Amino acid sequence: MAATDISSAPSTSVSNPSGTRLRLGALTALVIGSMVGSGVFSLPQNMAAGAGPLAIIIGWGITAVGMLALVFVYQSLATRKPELDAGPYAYAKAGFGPFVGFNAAWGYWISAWVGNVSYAVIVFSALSYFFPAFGDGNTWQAVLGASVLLWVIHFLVMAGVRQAAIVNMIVTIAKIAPIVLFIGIVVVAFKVDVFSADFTGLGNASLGSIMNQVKSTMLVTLWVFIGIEGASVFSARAERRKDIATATVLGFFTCLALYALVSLLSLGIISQPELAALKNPSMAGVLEAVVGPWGAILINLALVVSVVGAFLSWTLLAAEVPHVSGKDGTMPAFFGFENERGVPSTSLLITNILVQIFLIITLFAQSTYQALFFIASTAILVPYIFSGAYAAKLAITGESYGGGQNRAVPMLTGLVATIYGLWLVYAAGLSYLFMCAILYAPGIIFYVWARRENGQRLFHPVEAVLAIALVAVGLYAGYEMWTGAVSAL
Ligand SMILES: NC(=[NH2+])NCCC[C@H](N)C(=O)O
Repeated sequence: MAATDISSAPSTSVSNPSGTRLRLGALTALVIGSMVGSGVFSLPQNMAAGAGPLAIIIGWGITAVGMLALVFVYQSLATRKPELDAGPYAYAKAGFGPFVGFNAAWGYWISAWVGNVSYAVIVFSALSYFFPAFGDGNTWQAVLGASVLLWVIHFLVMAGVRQAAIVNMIVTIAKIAPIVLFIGIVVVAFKVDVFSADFTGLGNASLGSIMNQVKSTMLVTLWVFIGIEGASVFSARAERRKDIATATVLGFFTCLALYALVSLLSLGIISQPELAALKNPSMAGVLEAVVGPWGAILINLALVVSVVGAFLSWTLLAAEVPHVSGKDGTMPAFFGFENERGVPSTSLLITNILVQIFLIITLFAQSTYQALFFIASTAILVPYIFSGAYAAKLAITGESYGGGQNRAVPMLTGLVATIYGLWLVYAAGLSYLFMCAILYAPGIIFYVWARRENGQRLFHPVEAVLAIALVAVGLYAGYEMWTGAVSAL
């Protein structure tokens, strides 16, 4: 189980003591629960910040195609290469060699822990509704509170706490019910004239072309689906194995519907420029505009429950990535250490120290929740792109395919997922790519460390070129950020 945990979304760590096998409905709930964390609660503002209704619709369309392709990639890889159960990075490694594999693991890890920093920030931004001193989650009071939350979670995990299935179920209901209620209320209050006042967004010159507007939504829509890559791990708990594929697709479309409705219906309550100025979690402000303060209270509380649950799950997962890859030689062996309780304590400690450092940077840089999750979304593209490319490669070469087996569909989904990932690299924009280069480049030290430990050749020629390029871009990016020419925080 440990090895499979890595590819998993949060709820993998859910224990299932009764051992009962899950049916389609429960599996779908697990899939949804593993995706929904903080993202949905800020969708109204995050999507409207740079786009009008038309571009938002197009944005969800592109995401639907790209993410669904990725879902199929992971499903096909899980059946084609069941032995590669360590998740996204294992596919990247099998397909494109150890250096790319390492970077996929490193990037998945960065995404996981930077995402946790954003979680800490948004929890306190929500709590500021009750205690204004927390501001946007980046005041000193908020960072202090976030640090306490971080280390409480740390010690819970050290004590061997896992999310119990029952707790997970309650958290899932507590976060989904308010979202459904939100949609129900906002549908009724929806005003077509508000929604269609500036349908193309072209009336607001600051938004730019439709293309620009669509690009601005891409990291937001990616963020809310992160976690879906882990769904295949739930197969161990399925009553019928084939249910898991159905549950993943059902969970995907349910989330897509919830997300698209939350972002689009909000535009029929509050106009785009006003939505763009709303405080996050912005679902709170939208509901408050319709029903008054209890709406904001409900959403802010739902966010806290949802994100604290996701924070715990993603802490387990973030520690699991270097732990598993430390054990299989992808990362230095010390990451693989486990204490007597079987907790990957070294990996957990390093991960949370990094979260703590970033929280302090957040305070000084006045970083926003959005800047942080943009970094987390950008960082995950490396494992996603190479998983897609690996699935395409298998289908093209025919490796692991029997004679009469259909290769066209997996080839297509692999390619679509890869292209979606590359498009996102483009859409992410320079500042987030630079930030990622700064976070990826130091990984090379740990790669070399691990290779030495195992007496393996450091770089093949192509890998050496990649490594040099990464260091060069990292240094240049560091310089640009230092001088303040570019800023991502
Ligand atoms: N801590 C993380 N890295 N979380 C990633 C998952 C994000 C999740 N889809 C959300 O909306 O919250």
